Amino acid sequence: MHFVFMGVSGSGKSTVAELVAERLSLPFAEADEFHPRHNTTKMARGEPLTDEDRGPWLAALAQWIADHESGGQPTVMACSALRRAYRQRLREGASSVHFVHLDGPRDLIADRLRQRSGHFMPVELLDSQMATLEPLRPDENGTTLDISRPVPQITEDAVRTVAAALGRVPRARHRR
Ligand SMILES: Nc1ncnc2c1ncn2[C@@H]1O[C@H](COP(=O)(O)OP(=O)(O)OP(=O)(O)O)[C@@H](O)[C@H]1O
Ligand SMILES: O=C(O)[C@H](O)[C@@H](O)[C@H](O)[C@H](O)CO
Repeated sequence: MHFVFMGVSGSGKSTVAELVAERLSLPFAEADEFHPRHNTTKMARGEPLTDEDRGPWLAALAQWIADHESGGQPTVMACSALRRAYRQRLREGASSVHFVHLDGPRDLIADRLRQRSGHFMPVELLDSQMATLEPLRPDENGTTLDISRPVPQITEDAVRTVAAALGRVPRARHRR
């Protein structure tokens, strides 16, 4: 069983997915790190990727999932997975992939992107990300979470979703 946290740039995939992986001690992949340099420089210039640009990237991500699947290891990934066809590509890596869509209003996401620093992705690409996004359909194995809440709340919901799917009881959150 593999969990892909999906959504447009700035929806909080990396933030939440990494926390979930840590809480449940699962291997984590950041899909941004699998982009060929050509893709990241293109996005940094403010140009959206095409299906063609995303092809080899999705293949590498499906391979990462497949490698863990063959070792019987559940995983967590942060990956935009905007279109249904991209999610189908990721599913080719394993028998069971559960998508967690981090969903919220454009203006909230734009504000978060404007406040974020040190990332190659410009806020100017948000509209193209939203236009490309195909939300989960009922026949897709997935869950949608509302991102207009604080990170700890979203993370709690996500940990519960993932733990339940794995038949695990999550450890209590460490409080400081
Ligand atoms: N629920 C939240 N409340 C407030 N800020 C948040 C929340 N989730 C994420 N953020 C902040 O919003 C910004 C975008 O989050 P993050 O980088 O995790 O998004 P992402 O979907 O991985 O984006 P990208 O695909 O561009 O890498 C970050 O600065 C992060 O700290
Ligand atoms: O498919 C895409 O357009 C890309 O994966 C983007 O979504 C970015 O990689 C990411 O969101 C920016 O960090």
